Amino acid sequence: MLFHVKMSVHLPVDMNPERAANLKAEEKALAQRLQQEGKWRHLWRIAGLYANYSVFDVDSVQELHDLLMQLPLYPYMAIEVNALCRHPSSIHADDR
Ligand SMILES: O=C(O)C[C@H]1C=CC(=O)O1
Repeated sequence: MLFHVKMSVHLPVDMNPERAANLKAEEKALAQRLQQEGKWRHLWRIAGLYANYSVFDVDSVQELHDLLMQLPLYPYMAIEVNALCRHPSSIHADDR
């Protein structure tokens, strides 16, 4: 199951810089592991924003929910989710 996810990050302006750096490093490590595992299929920066558009490939809505909630930056994110399904004109066999 594919899901398009928008994540907008809003760190408190007074957050300790070391804490912020640690959270970002933990987030990066998990994001890269999930990409290697094929769960986090696309990750794009939205130009000009501390936000991304992502595509997740998961087995269930519950898996997506659990995965998003374990992101280290989750407490500081606004998240929007849209379910995707195959477009009849798509030429990509792996769109499912
Ligand atoms: O930078 C972001 O968009 C937030 C988050 C998503 C992946 C990652 O490494 O950080």
